[in-house]
Amino acid sequence: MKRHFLEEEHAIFRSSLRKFLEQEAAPYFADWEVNQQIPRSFWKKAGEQGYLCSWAKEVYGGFEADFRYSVVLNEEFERIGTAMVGLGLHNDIVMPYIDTYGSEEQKKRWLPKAIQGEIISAIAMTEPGAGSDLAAIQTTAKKDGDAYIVNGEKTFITNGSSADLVVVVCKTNLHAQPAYKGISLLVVEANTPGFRKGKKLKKMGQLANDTCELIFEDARVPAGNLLGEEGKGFYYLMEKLQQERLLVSMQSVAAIKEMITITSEYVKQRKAFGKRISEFQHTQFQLAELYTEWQIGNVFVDRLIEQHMAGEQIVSEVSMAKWWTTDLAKKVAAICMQLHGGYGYMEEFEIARRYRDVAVSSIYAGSNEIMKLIIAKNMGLVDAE
Ligand SMILES: Cc1cc2nc3c(=O)[nH]c(=O)nc-3n(C[C@H](O)[C@H](O)[C@H](O)COP(=O)(O)OP(=O)(O)OC[C@H]3O[C@@H](n4cnc5c(N)ncnc54)[C@H](O)[C@@H]3O)c2cc1C
Repeated sequence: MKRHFLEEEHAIFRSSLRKFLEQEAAPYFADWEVNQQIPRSFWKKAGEQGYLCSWAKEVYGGFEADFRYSVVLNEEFERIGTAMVGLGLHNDIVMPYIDTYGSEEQKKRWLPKAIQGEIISAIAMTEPGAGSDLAAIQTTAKKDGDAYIVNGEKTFITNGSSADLVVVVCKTNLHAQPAYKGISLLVVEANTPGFRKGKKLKKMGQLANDTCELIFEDARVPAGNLLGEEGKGFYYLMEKLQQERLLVSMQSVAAIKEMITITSEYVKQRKAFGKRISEFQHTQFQLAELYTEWQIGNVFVDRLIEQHMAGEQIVSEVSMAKWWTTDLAKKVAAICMQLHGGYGYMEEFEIARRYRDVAVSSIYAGSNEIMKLIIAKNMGLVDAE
């Protein structure tokens, strides 16, 4: 089905990006999984080619590329592997906070380096004791002269060990009622005294995506690193989560397509009982059903991309897309693995990695249960607190 919102220029961009990723990412991906990290040299190459924060204004070194370029970038990263989500997070989740809420001085300081791949960024919301319930975070930032003194611990932070810059969600007012009104966003740089990174966490999937704990012990962060206004952090997060959840939906749709493609190729080659696996009607019906569901998801997400680009508030709709596409990705992974038989369980076959990688998509970026709560709230089913 033709995707009408994408134009010739985006197709040209996709083809050169795909070539770049086939040369610079695909051959090294297995090593990155072993090292649990995408090397900085790759980030720099991506930066040189204009694949980092390409939406940024020219004055900072960007191309002022529209959101459709981000769509292409995230789909092509996903084609290589879900573990490349860290690049999408840097491009379309973390640095947009700096761009939207940062002062001119902050933008000049961080955006050019983020575009060149010299700065890798992360966002730290989750804590050992608070994930879904963001307002319950315990990390504090107390004003002390020209600095904030930050104390607390964050966990599961994507790009955590690579990060040079972390947007940290913290409480600047412990007495605020309701609690979320005391939340602020502080940019903490890697060399800040009192800030250290924990070991890379051992995950079941997305192995090349580096994930770690961050520890703040009387970390002294210059007051000038506050993003926007004190106490507005929760509102900023709510504004930006629409794009984050849309990205995860796009990534899931792209992963589903990949899994159907590799499985279709496999079943056409593998034989049992003197027939190709693809000749069994059961196989045909299963893949036909999944292909139909992929197309339904694709059309819905494309529609949301257009609405998002038009600046519409589609919080409920992106929540629907996020839970539905990530659940679908998990179902597709399970069926596609089954169609591979025992080989599907072997690491040499891509479906094994995809199966492990998509599992977390229903948990991060707001769990699917939280997505359904948002939808139910907007349907008027939940009493206002
Ligand atoms: C690989 C990976 C990468 C991540 N990257 C980042 C990152 O870069 N930055 C960051 O800040 N965080 C990151 N996270 C954290 C992620 O966003 C959280 O894990 C997620 O928000 C869920 O929080 P939790 O793990 O504390 O689960 P909990 O909040 O403890 O939830 C446990 C279960 O209870 C359910 N639940 C909770 N509340 C409700 C409710 N009200 N109604 C019904 N069910 C409910 C949840 O849906 C879930 O099923 C990452 C996580 C992973 C695994």
